[in-house]
Amino acid sequence: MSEAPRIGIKRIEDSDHTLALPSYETTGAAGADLRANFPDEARDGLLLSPGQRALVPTGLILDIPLGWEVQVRPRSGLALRHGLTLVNTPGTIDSDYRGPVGVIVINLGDEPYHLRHGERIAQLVVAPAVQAGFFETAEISETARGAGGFGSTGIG
Ligand SMILES: O=c1ccn([C@H]2C[C@H](O)[C@@H](COP(=O)(O)OP(=O)(O)OP(=O)(O)O)O2)c(=O)[nH]1
Repeated sequence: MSEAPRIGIKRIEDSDHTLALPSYETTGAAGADLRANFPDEARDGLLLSPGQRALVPTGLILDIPLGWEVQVRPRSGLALRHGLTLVNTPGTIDSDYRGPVGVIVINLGDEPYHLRHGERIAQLVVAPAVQAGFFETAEISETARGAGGFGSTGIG
């Protein structure tokens, strides 16, 4: 296993600098919880109607080393209790991205959801990322599966 990378975090100016940075809640957690961090004028948070989506600011810029990516994933408790999930799960934070991380949430529940400033809305999972060499070819290698897919082995 490669050594755990170190990821620098810069807070953007109009964010709440008192909120905790992403952190692992337990020793074996794969995801570090990420908080909604609204700018000064929006600290009331956001009321998300059923079916509504929004870009939630985190106030954080990540400095991810080359060879790694950060995935933004939903939290299962919010998903189960309120139907709150991420439209693009898992979101991808590229190692060369230097803008603030945003979380694209959607309310799939049937009640409005009040997303609060400081709430843990998503989790970050850090993973190795390689860039493959893509090349055009006329010869594709043979396998037992062949072109079977989309349920070709049965769906039960
Ligand atoms: O949930 C997300 C997904 C992406 N990003 C940021 C970081 C990422 O590096 C950048 C671009 O994301 P992506 O490559 O998924 O988006 P795109 O639609 O392909 O945009 P681009 O053309 O800028 O790559 O947007 C987030 O802050 N949150």
